[in-house]
Amino acid sequence: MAATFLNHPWGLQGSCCIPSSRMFASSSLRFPSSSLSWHRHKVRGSSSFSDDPAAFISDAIISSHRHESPSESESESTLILIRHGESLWNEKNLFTGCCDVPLTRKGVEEAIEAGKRISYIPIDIIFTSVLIRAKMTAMLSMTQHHQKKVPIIIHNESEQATAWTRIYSEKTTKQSIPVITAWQLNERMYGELQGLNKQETAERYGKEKVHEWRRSFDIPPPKGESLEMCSERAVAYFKDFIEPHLKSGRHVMVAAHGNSLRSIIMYLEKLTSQEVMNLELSTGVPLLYIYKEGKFISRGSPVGTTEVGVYAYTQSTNNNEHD
Ligand SMILES: O=C(O)[C@@H](CO)OP(=O)(O)O
Repeated sequence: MAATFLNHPWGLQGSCCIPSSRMFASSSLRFPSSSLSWHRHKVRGSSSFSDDPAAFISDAIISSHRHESPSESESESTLILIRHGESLWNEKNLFTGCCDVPLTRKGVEEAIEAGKRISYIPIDIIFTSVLIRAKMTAMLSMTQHHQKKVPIIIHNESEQATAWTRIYSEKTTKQSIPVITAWQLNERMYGELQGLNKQETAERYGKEKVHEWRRSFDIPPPKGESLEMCSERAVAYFKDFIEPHLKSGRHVMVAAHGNSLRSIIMYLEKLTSQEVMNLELSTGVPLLYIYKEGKFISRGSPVGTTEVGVYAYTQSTNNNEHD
């Protein structure tokens, strides 16, 4: 499907093709049984559109899809959430928060393994935090994707950035997936705990107090963000700039952090502040949701391409096979 990007921040020339959401958005999403199988992931629960890059992309993509987007009632779309792979401070057991540290070799391997597990799940647009561990995880995972498209980080933080990152090839653009970075998806800011060792901090302040700072909903660490405060930015961003893509049948991946994703999953699965205390996300494990008629259906974590297994599908009124 040809689509024209109006004022696209890449400065796209001519038209650009984006997989029509119709390719997957029948009344059921089916994946080849050889491509993945599922186990229920043990964790049950797990701004204005004018100047935000995501909105800019949303405007451009939505306007290009408008004439083909299935009606909301028909479209289903996939949402993949993935916490970054192990970071160097995870390995040292340090509170990280908004400090910008890279992945370990194990974290790189986790990201690549995650990519194998989601390789057959459609992805039209990717969102990450601005922190390198999330961006690395997104980019590394996409090296394994069967679409073989190139994820390209959008730079329109200034007019010069937009101009200097312009793509002048329609063919190249067809083979790319926009990656939007947003500080709102950053890890919760851990305040005066950032850089401290978690074990030493627990010995100094007591296990209960540290567990409260780490996992409660509304108790912030010293001069840091509570999960509630983190949620006020992360969930607001999700609703304003990510959900519109899902509503229009586009398939989204979000690569972010343990706590910013806990706050988003709390919203998706309507968890209580008590339930979210028990929500833990492993590094580099992708979680899949199906978005249909404004609802999110948790599909657990795709196990990967090595095992045959049941299809991942929602109730279907027709039996179209999708390859
Ligand atoms: O240190 C952090 O930023 C987070 C995630 O690694 O730690 P915790 O899981 O303790 O919230």
